[in-house]
Amino acid sequence: MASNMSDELRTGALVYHRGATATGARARPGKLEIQATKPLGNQRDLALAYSPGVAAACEAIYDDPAQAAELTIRQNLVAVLTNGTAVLGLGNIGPLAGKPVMEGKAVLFKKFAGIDVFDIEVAETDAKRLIEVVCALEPTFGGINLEDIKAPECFEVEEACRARMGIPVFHDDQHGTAIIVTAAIVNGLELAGKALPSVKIVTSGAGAAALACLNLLVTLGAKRENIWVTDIEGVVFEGRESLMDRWKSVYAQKTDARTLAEVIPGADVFLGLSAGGVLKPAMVASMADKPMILALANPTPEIMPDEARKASPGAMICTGRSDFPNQVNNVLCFPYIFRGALDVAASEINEEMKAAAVRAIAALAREPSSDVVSRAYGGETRLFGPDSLIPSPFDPRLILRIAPAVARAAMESGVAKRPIEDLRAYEDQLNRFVFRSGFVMKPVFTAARAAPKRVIYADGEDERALRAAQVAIEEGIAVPVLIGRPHVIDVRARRYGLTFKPGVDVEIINPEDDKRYRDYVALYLERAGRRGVNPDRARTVVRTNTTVIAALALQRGDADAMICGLEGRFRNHLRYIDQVIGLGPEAPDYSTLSLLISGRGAYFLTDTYVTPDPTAQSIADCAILCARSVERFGLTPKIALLSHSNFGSDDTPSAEKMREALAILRRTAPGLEVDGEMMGDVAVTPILRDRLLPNSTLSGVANLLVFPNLDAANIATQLIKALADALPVGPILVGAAKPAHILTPSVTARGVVNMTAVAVVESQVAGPGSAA
Ligand SMILES: NC(=O)C1=CN([C@@H]2O[C@H](COP(=O)(O)OP(=O)(O)OC[C@H]3O[C@@H](n4cnc5c(N)ncnc54)[C@H](OP(=O)(O)O)[C@@H]3O)[C@@H](O)[C@H]2O)C=CC1
Ligand SMILES: CC(=O)C(=O)O
Ligand SMILES: [Mg+2]
Repeated sequence: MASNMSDELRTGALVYHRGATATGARARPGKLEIQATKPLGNQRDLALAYSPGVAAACEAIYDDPAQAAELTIRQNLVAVLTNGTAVLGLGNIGPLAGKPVMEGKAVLFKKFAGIDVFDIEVAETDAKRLIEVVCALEPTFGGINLEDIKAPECFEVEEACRARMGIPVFHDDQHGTAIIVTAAIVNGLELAGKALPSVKIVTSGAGAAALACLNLLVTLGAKRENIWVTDIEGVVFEGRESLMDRWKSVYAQKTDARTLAEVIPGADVFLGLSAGGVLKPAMVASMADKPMILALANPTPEIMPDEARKASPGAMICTGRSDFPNQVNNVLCFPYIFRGALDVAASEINEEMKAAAVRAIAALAREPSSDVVSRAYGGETRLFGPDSLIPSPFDPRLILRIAPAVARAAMESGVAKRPIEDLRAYEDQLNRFVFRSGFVMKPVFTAARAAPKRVIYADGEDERALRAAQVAIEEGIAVPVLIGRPHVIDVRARRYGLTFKPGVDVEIINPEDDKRYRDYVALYLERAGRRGVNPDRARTVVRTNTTVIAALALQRGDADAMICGLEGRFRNHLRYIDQVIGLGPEAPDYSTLSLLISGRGAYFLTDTYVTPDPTAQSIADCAILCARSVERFGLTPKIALLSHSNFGSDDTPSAEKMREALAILRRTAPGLEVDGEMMGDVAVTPILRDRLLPNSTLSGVANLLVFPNLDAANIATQLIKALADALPVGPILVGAAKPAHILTPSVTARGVVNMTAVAVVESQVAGPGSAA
């Protein structure tokens, strides 16, 4: 079995799933683990968590079952349950092979909406027995998300489980898909100036997803007589006997037409929820003016967007994939509809809640970007239109709009067992979740993609640089320039299955033979001739030192940003960057900012690599420049000046230094949200700060942590990275006149890609001569 994807993506996906920890320790296969949320460190904890204390919780639930929501994980726990009979468009591959998809859905539930999931793969194809299995799981879960169970069994299973269970049972492929498809169609028809009751809709697919979409469209006004359904047997017509069921026959037409090609002429909407490649360009050409083409089979759509566009230039085209505009995928719905349903302890997800989700998604696509969102998307303003019919899956407002709308609909329709009294407070709570959720790199990538720049990799022969170059091209974030010998790059790129074309989508600078050599030597002498570099030395360095070559290329304007440091010592690289690029006009010195993305949020730490024992003035200068860097991530910097002392509780020289740094910042940068000196836990734990430092001017969790010296900053970074398995990004070099970054030998290819995006965004905003 081999679905349609590049070898590079296939290999990457297998490596991703096999996995390795950040510290290179034993691989942890799969995408999930269970984590304890309560301490279990001593005899008493054990007595509370387990016998005898746990009996108190059991008895409380026995006396009042509603207590399960207070004493167990149940109210935030959803089953993603499949029998593997319709896994994506891969078909009946069975429950075991379907497990990666279910683990994937679990990750999406957690990351997008903070919902915990047990993925449950059941070896049972008989609908009646499957119903028994699902219903027996009710004590464990707050909700059931049925996934990838084929039609028609899925209808019977969902109907029966909904009727028998007191918790929401939601077949994602039916209703999650129907909600997002309907939102896209509502918006698309409005743009085309058409109305739902009069449009002709033709489907390919008469399974779980297709029929649920049609049912919801009919509820909202589509006319049954305008709907034509086709499946693997062709048109669903009155009297057809093979592969028919009572759900499909609702849409049987009285007709002699038998094929998709016969019924598609004049259609306003093509709804593909079947298999790759079934819609042909000639069929698209026969559709009505300004048609909507929803080619939603995964991973290969019914028609590729470029083919559809060629056949009908005015068409609005949607796919289920993330690599084209208009991703119509149920991921835009299921995390948030469950969030709203669980938060009011809804007994079901009813039609009102689904309609509320449709309205919220459709309306969100039309919303102008708010300041915060536009900043979070790197200043990009997404405008409602044919290529933006629905929000992007990373739009942070999805949870903010859909979950409250669903919760409100549940309350108004009387299925909420625990209504929310203060919806405003609920929205605030969701807002906090969004900014904790770690999608911190997303706005940087979006901004980079809007105006890609040339990024030069000094270690252009290194596997990580080569892989990063491939990803940078595929993601459209940068035009890579590799320093290295062309034949070595070529052999290695082929060995790693990379497809970029040297000279076409990447430029190569060969240190052994490049026509710019003399110019580079001259420039090096100009920049470093008075810093101990003589002509002989300059000729040798420019032929052998790739960091210098990268810096010269950047200085000359042959690249917009540089990345080095995959080998060698930080300080050596910094010396060369300083010689060639130098400090920006507003930067008294260099410093580094290391970003750590953990399950608890994103934290920037400084100065992690440069100045061993900075002065108070230097700390204040560094904080100001680092705050600007943090803003590029769409975040408002909240700066904590860290110490072993809390607001004067100790008078050591380093505590005094941090107090002095605060005084300088208050004077020179009054707009910054900053406070100190304070201890690390106080900085990141607002409750503790409220108790210990009630007068602090810092609000919420500090995200820019400024350390008194290099040892403290570097040690803290390495410890957090290793112990919290945090994803490191950086170090980000702050202070250089142009975007130049020195990574560390432990960086991964993904780390290089992340820094490529950061460097591109810096080069977009760095005016001539400004500090990057
Ligand atoms: N973008 C999104 O969010 C979503 C996309 N999907 C995609 O939709 C597709 C169907 O999923 P689902 O409804 O759950 O699965 P089902 O198995 O329930 O339905 C599949 C349907 O497609 C039909 N079909 C299969 N192959 C062809 C073909 N070559 N030509 C015409 N019809 C065909 C089947 O016909 P028959 O029954 O006669 O065999 C059946 O009607 C998958 O590709 C899936 O990835 C699904 C959910 C969400
Ligand atoms: C997206 C999804 O659920 C599917 O393709 O099955
Ligand atoms: Mg699915």
